[in-house]
Amino acid sequence: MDISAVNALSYEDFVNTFGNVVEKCPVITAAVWSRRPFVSLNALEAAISDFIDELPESGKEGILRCHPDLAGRDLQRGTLTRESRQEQAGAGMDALTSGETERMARLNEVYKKRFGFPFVICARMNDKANILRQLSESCQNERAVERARGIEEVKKICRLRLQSLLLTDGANKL
Ligand SMILES: NC(=O)NC1NC(=O)NC1=O
Repeated sequence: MDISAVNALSYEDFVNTFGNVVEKCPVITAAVWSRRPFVSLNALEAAISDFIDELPESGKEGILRCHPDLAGRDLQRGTLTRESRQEQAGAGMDALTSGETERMARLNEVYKKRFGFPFVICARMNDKANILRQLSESCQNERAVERARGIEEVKKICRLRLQSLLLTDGANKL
């Protein structure tokens, strides 16, 4: 789908196509639709990024809270979104040893207790060793640092999801 096809989408089709580029936050896609036409994929991405940046800190934390834990309950129960399942599998989150699963669960809980939102990282840009290391190190950070880091990761996830939808001949092509 090229950008002119994106700009021609009805509100419903736009949200159906791009509603999960930010995990479980279709309201962002719904808001950004009114900023069309977009001159390029980068412009669409920038509109989403700007919208996120304009949110109060509580809104940014809300976005982080919409993300499932890495290697968490949703993965084990098969209730991840399609995008998240593919990303987590790509980083080996579905093939952890029992020791790694336990470490991941423990660190995820420590992190959430400290910050009040889950640890978010772009799984497609990391492997499991990296994810475990960054999760462990992040537990030492300040809340504002982690909020900002997590939001930058959300934007990376968003960019890769947009690219998958726009630059490939995937099943989502309209
Ligand atoms: N918590 C977290 O980072 N979740 C995710 N990261 C990613 O790339 N996909 C996700 O679901």
